[in-house]
Amino acid sequence: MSHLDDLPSTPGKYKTDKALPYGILHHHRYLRLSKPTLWASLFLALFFFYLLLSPPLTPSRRNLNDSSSLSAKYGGSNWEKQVRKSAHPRSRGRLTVLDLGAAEFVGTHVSIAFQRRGDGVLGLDNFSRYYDPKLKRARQGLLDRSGVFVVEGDINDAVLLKKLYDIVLFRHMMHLAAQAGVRYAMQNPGSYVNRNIAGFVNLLEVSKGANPQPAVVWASSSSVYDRTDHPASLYAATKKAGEVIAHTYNHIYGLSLTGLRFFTVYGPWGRPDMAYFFFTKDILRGKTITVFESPDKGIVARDFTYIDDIVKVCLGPLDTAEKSTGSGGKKRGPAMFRIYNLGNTSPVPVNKLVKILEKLLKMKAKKKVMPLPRYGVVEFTHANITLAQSEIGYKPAVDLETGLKKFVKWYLGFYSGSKKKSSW
Ligand SMILES: O=C(O)[C@H]1O[C@H](OP(=O)(O)OP(=O)(O)OC[C@H]2O[C@@H](n3ccc(=O)[nH]c3=O)[C@H](O)[C@@H]2O)[C@H](O)[C@@H](O)[C@H]1O
Repeated sequence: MSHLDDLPSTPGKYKTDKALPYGILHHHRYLRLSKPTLWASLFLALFFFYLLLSPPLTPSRRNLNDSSSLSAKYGGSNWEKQVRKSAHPRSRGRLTVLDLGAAEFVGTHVSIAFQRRGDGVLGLDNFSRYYDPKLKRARQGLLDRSGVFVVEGDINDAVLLKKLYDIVLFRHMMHLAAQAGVRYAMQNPGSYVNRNIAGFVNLLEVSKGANPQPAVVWASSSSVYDRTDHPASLYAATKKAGEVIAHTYNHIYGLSLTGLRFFTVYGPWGRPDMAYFFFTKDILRGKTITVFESPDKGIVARDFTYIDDIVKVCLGPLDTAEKSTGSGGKKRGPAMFRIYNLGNTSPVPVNKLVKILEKLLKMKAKKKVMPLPRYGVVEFTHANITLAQSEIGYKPAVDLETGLKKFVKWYLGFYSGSKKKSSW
């Protein structure tokens, strides 16, 4: 499909040289046949040379104020129709939500939950290759069957985001399109800066300029919790930066913003880069898993939070979000700014996680115990959810064993190629 902006804005218009002073024309008349042709040829040669050498234009080169028209995978009247249809609420008073990162783990669950209660939801995802894209495509299939259309695009693509706002007046944006994972930040730090900082600023810029401005809810992380000025990993640092940047957009432009600090969210359709997921895979294959322990041989534990508890609470922040107060980039009054911790409030040692998996899989894990690596893994997480309980009615209800049981059931069905219908 071709990009909608590919057409020149005013085809056929050109400037004449009538306005040039006579002296200049006269002085250069004799050059018309030689020098201009020479310069034009030289310019063209340089231009083609530049095209040959320059890397292909990727969405990340199209952020912030870049409004150049470039080819992309979106556009056309059929595409616009799909965008409108997906974003259209099914009943009066329902929301119109743009869900960024819709083919991601939390994004898929949340999009379907919004869609089921009648909200209009349009997804956007760049289908990055951070982990097996087949899983993301399978999630896209689920979304498709639920009536949620996913636009293939990147949060750094300001042209695309503006185009979407032109087509639909989104009142709400759910941003779950971050670069996740604590370990991968050591291998590809640029990806964290590109998505969690540049991409976030890009979508805030577009949102601030929209009229009306949407209320934005975005995923922060437990990694920011408690260690605000001393993040333990680059991932945590970019998430912390996100919270600080969000505050400035709230303060300067009146954007209504709500940050959700997720605590190690797990469940069916989860992320293969997370320990519960690849432990399951490795135990089943008889491969050794590495279990971390703290330097003083103390326990390493996580406040593992089941996806259904997160999905329920993700609806609340959008329902309770006050409108942004600005429009077209101008603030008209103070706007809402909130940050919530969303954990299960009962940390479980990683050793216990392994024991539960062994029981559910009916297989003994081959374990290697290693000291915590120095790339920024913290020993313990435990959420204080008082604010989320009182303001958005957060009530986590699923314990780790119950949640893992559902995950393992899904995992076995999904990877054995079972035709059995999932619980959706
Ligand atoms: O709450 C968050 O904000 C983050 O949660 C998640 O990070 P973590 O809590 O670190 O989860 P995860 O990697 O599954 O490790 C779980 C446990 O297994 C231990 N662990 C891990 C790997 C290993 O090989 N061995 C091991 O013992 C490890 O020490 C840890 O104790 C998300 O990945 C992250 O994107 C972000 O969303």
